[in-house]
Amino acid sequence: MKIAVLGAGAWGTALAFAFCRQHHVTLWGRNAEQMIDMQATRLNRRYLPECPFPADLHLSADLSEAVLGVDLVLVVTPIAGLRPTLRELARLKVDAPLLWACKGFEAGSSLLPHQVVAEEFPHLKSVGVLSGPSFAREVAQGLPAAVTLASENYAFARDYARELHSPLLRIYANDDLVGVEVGGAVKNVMAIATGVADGLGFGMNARAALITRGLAEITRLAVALGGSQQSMMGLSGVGDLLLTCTGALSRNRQVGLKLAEGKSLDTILAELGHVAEGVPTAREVLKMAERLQVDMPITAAVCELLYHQATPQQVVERLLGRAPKPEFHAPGA
Ligand SMILES: NC(=O)c1ccc[n+]([C@@H]2O[C@H](COP(=O)([O-])OP(=O)(O)OC[C@H]3O[C@@H](n4cnc5c(N)ncnc54)[C@H](O)[C@@H]3O)[C@@H](O)[C@H]2O)c1
Ligand SMILES: O=P(O)(O)OC[C@H](O)CO
Repeated sequence: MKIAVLGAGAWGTALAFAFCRQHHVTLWGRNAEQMIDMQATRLNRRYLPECPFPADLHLSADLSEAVLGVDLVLVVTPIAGLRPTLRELARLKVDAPLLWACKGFEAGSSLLPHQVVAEEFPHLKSVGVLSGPSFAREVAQGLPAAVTLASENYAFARDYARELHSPLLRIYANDDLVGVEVGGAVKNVMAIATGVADGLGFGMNARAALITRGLAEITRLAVALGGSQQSMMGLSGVGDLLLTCTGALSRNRQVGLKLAEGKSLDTILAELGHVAEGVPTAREVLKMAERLQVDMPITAAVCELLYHQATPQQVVERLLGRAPKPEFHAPGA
């Protein structure tokens, strides 16, 4: 297949590496200077400096050139870049099948990525998300990983999962687009919370409790939005939650660790140099939870920390001080 990967950050670069083993791949980035540097050095020095480019990876800073005659477009910008990128694709009259790999809810609209795609490309039916436990650096180093390709059009998910699948990047098909997107978005909020708890030295018991109750929270929201509980047991549910809450490479977890050190959000984001989707998404998730009357105390605590100047200690006291309740639901309820 001829594939255009749009977005030359860590994850776009890693996916381009993975797919160019079997396909003709062009990696497009919006920053022409950076793309010239990448071509000259065959390195993405800003976002993935330790991984040299495979010889057969093509690069472009010209979107119309990158998408010319492609069989698949894969958008790998942060969620904030999804809509602007789709608008450019619409302007160029691109109608190739479309996948995206951004994880989050769109800031302001609180829309999931597939809803943004539906607004910008209402007639395109071959669309879906690629999501799951996958640190860019490991994928770029050729270490094995498994992700989910989810689409409401299951035949599309099945066929493109088969096309893109490889021994090092195993791809599973799923028809639960909502569940897969919610899992991928909200695990980032839970990783911030886990980073805070670990940074405060709360120990491994507390970490396991947070991850488990985080999963309960994600599941409630996913089901309220029409997703399937089964996906929460899958790669984009518990799989990505575990990876992001415990893995040192997680940017969202690093945000939490730095919050526990008492650093301001601005300082943290400047130090990170990468996107941390859990930061803008936490606010949208909380809005959505309030609208749907879904109980999401960990998300609310993360929002207190990020946006209301609460200290980690205050937030933890409030979370631990809540009244006891049934783990699942009261018998007979
Ligand atoms: N890094 C990972 O391990 C990983 C894994 C799975 C999913 N993701 C998801 O992939 C998405 C991208 O993450 P990343 O790690 O590549 O981020 P990053 O911070 O490494 O890089 C972001 C890239 O997006 C580009 N960008 C930002 N806005 C853009 C726009 N409007 N148009 C075009 N390009 C734009 C930036 O120039 C930069 O190249 C996020 O939603 C993230 O959650 C990341
Ligand atoms: O580094 P993070 O926290 O953005 O997580 C990266 C991926 O989403 C992990 O699957």
